[in-house]
Amino acid sequence: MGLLGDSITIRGGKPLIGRIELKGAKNLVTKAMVASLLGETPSVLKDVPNISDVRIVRGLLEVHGVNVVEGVEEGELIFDPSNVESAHFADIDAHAGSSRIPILFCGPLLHRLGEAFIPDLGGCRIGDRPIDYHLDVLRNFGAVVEKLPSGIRMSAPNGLKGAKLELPYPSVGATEQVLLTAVRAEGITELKGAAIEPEIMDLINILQKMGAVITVDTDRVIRIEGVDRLEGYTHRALFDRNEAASWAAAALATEGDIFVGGARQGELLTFLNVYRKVGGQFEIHDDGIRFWHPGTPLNPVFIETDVHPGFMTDWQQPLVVALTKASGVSIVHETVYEQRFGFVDALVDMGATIQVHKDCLGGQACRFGQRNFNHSAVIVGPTRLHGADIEVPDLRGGFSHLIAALSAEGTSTVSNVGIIARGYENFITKLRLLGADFSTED
Ligand SMILES: CC(=O)N[C@H]1[C@@H](OP(=O)(O)OP(=O)(O)OC[C@H]2O[C@@H](n3ccc(=O)[nH]c3=O)[C@H](O)[C@@H]2O)O[C@H](CO)[C@@H](O)[C@@H]1O
Ligand SMILES: C=C(OP(=O)(O)O)C(=O)O
Repeated sequence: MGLLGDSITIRGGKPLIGRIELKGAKNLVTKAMVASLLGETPSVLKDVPNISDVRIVRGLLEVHGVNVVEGVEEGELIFDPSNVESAHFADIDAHAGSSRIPILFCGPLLHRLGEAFIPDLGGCRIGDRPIDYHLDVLRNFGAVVEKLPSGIRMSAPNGLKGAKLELPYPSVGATEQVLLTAVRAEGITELKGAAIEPEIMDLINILQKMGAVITVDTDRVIRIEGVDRLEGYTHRALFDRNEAASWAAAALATEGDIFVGGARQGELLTFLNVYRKVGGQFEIHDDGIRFWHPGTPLNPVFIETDVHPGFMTDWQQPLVVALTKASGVSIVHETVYEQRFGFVDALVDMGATIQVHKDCLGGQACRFGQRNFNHSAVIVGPTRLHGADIEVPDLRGGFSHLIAALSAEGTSTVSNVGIIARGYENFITKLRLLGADFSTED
């Protein structure tokens, strides 16, 4: 994608048909980049997507003295951390921008430099998104945490030591924080209540390649034996299953047929079950998955988002657009983030019938029940969406706005689309490849 104006005008009603290719997962690649800070020798990461979160993390690594260059293969980056010590700044003037990843620099920087400064975090505004688990585990490893108006300063005057830890909720980021810190901490760390998302397993693969000793038990317990030295790694990143699910939802919503190159069944098992229940068709191939609309009415479903192996929260927003076209009442109970239904206002403006509720509808009571958060949605279909002027609120909500506009009758202007580039590589080019009818500002 070239320099993109911030809005796109879409003439909807045309099915998306064709083939697109995935690269590595945003939610793995950015963490793998941070892991390169732990190695004594350079690391090579393949299938890195050209998304803005990657550019932000690359910038932060460079500020810390990591030399980052492109490799021979498209999407290959090489990270040389040998100058991190000499580039050491007490306070860096860096920005997290739209990314949440800087919080994961703590462990590696504390090991290398004995101190770290973390700027204020970005990321999607889909709830409060506190970092209390991160700070608690770091304190347990022996870090001293000082909160400043511009960010967080940390030091480890006595080094970092392995700890017995338990997360109150299987947080992805906090689990990664533990992994990236424990691998070089002195002694053994035991983490109970860990998240086990495929992107975390791939980060563990990378750390093992670097020389770490990590055991994953079946009951969300991860044990890490700290080692004195880690080497660089060479790794091809796990494909982006969230992008795959988004294009699958786009195929349903636009009555299209999309082959998602690089998608794999194993990491999408739960998504594929729901896709099938909605009536979506799919075919697993060695090099990807084909997703298409059945040509007959779609079925309503009940979905409860959850940590892995449950239905991933990042899949919910694009799929809701397809559910506006299903015949009957669908319910989505969002149990991971308390405020992830802001995007439905635009769909309602476009003619969808969606109500959001504070109650835990349909399933188990979750952490957000009785707490005044609109975290359950009731979608009544089928509805025909019509074009409107809408504004992207966040990454996945933004993608869902795009596919709502693509599936609607008439013309829509979708503004603030720059946010979508945080996690979808070349989405403008991909839309063109799939035959979408649109024009951009530039
Ligand atoms: C860059 C990245 O990988 N982002 C993903 C990651 O986000 P991220 O790692 O930020 O999400 P978490 O799994 O940490 O958050 C899950 C829940 O735990 C809460 N929590 C988390 C940390 C903390 O210190 N305190 C706390 O209360 C959060 O507010 C949220 O309600 O996992 C999410 C859940 O699969 C995905 O939606 C995001 O796409
Ligand atoms: C919530 C998401 O990302 P982040 O944690 O980077 O905001 C997402 O990828 O949908």
